[in-house]
Amino acid sequence: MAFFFTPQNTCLRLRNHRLLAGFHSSASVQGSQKPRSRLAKSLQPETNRGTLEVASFERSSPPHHGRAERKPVDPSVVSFRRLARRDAVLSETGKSTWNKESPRFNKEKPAQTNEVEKSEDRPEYRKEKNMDYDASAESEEFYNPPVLVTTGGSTEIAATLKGAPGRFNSPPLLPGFVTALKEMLGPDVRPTPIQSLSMKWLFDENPAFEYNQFLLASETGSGKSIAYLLPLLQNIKKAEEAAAAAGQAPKPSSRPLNPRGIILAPTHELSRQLSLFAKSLLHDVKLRVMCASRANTKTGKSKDVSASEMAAQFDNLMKGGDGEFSVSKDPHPVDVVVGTPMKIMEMIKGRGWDRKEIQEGEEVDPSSLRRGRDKMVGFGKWKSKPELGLENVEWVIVDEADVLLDPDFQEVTRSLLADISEARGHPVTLDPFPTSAAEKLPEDKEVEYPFNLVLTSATIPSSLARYLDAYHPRLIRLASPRLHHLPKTLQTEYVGWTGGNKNADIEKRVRKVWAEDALSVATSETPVTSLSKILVFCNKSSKVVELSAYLSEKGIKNVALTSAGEERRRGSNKHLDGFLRPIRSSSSSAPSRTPSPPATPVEPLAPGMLSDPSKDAHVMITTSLLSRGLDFDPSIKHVFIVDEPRNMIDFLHRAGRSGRAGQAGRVVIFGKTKGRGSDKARDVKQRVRALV
Ligand SMILES: Nc1ncnc2c1ncn2[C@@H]1O[C@H](COP(=O)(O)OP(=O)(O)OP(=O)(O)O)[C@@H](O)[C@H]1O
Repeated sequence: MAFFFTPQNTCLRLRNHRLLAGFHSSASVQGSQKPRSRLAKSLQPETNRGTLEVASFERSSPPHHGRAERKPVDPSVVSFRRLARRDAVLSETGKSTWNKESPRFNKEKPAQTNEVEKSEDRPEYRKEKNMDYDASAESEEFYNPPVLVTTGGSTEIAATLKGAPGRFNSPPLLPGFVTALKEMLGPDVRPTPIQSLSMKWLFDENPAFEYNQFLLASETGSGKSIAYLLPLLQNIKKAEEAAAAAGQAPKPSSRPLNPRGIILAPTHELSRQLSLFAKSLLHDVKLRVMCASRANTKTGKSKDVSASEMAAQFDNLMKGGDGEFSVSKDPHPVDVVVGTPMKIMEMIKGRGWDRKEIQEGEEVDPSSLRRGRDKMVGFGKWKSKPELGLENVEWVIVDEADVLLDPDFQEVTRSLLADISEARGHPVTLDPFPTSAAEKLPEDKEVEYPFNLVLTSATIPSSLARYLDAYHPRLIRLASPRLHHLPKTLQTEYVGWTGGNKNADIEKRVRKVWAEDALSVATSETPVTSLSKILVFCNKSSKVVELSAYLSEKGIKNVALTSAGEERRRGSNKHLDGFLRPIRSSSSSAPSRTPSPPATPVEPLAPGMLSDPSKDAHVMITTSLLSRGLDFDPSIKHVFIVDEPRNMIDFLHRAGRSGRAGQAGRVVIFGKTKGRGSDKARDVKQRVRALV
């Protein structure tokens, strides 16, 4: 598979696949159709398998005839493959060899300026870096990226997306979803490009629609969750109604829970946020969504629920008691389950399924025990009964597919998919996948699952691209044109270490953010109403703890979150309160988030009335743990990257926690900008520039 991007228009090539849409809005190559232009010929697939659709757009210049003038490569345009290859180099060696090996980049050494620190106050610098820009104007591009349409307007989105819906209308959506979307996102809400594509491809209006495999790929904060939740929930609802009309009963299962949809996510935090988000779409259309981390079981109490209380309630539910759902009569007490693959495996096989049982007195080689999971356990103490039946699963969503199918995690993800296939009567073989890029890809290993599979990701690293080529050659790939770019509304800034205490440099920049906020109250036409929140990403947990202690000592209240953090065990997202975007229920009367001018001007607050960062935490410090998928509150306007990003994939996800859904944001990258060792920071800058 290879992808080529050009500055004015996107063109993609998918070797061995059918290219469905590509280089300009009206041109597409389909199946056995004969290509006319040289470009189309080069895109002609070798076989007619697979489908690719990219949100395409009007061509701004007439097509050329004959030999074209060779244009210099635009460094701001990155292809899937180039990014993936670069990432592979970075992650395999663990350091930035990419730049040093490339004479092209060594030639263009940027002038030695002490970035931002000194020059930020100069008006020419501010203008050149577009530092005083109005983000609200940019947010329109969230719906309507310039590459998609030339003049704006939903009808043109529809035209350029070739038949894809340009509105959330009923039909194709059930009226209940349209109401929920308008309540949640404002009356003028329009689908983002990836949502338009998903509405075109993933709705079961087509009589020939059988089990399909899809990839939804678009930049961070572009609305992929709605892009898969709407078709998932609507198709399940319609299937339920059709089965009821035909008097069909669900497949029998011995387990109490028999969902028809499963959503896999890499962390508990993301699972909880996704399940709450799905529930907020289901006020009118009634379906039951359950988070496998058990954080959403109702207790009727306002206080936090302990894990044991939740477990007791859950057990009650399993026995058909008077929990949230009635198991005994209802064949589908749960329609959709959301969880991490490990947690869902636990529900399928019973708690303790992956623990090796070691008998009293048995001699064990400690090196054979896997990371503390194998314990001396007595049967019945650790093991529990399986709860989840898989016979009725029709849809599986793999969110953040590049993580869940990466060489470290794919064993459990793929065994879960294989278990579902087996339970549905179509077992699939599970071969080990070559992890090294040098190993040959297996041939004829296409997997056909007996359910719809939707993979979503904001990045396609080389390992995922290889995996998809080998096992999912017929995958329908839906991509947005800004994939592998930073969101448009996200600005970048580089800050040089002063050479002294790095923690003090970070503190200084944090205080500067708040000073700018306070200044805006007096000077700006659009003053802030509370101080910005800041998300700081470190590479190591020890650094998180150290920085947190330093800032606390300096009177900056903060939340430090590492993978081993005690707060994570609670079974709720309470520890992220104030940082995650609150999920709006239909009864909420909060104002619309759809970008539109406010009806009445917001009354500016006096500087003293802004929130107090020494009392309420305005800073969250974490590692890449929270960089995936979580929808942070728009009050997080700054993401600080204080350690050199491990690779650009990681960088895109960290930076993408701000500047979401067309909101303004800024990613501040710290590095050594002067003297020995500053080439690393220059490397990073070059690479980040390619993503902007
Ligand atoms: N059509 C829309 N109009 C306005 N806001 C939207 C729209 N679709 C989604 N959003 C909002 O955009 C935000 C980001 O959406 P979402 O979390 O689904 O992004 P994502 O593409 O999954 O990002 P990531 O790759 O980081 O997981 C959410 O708050 C969501 O409510």
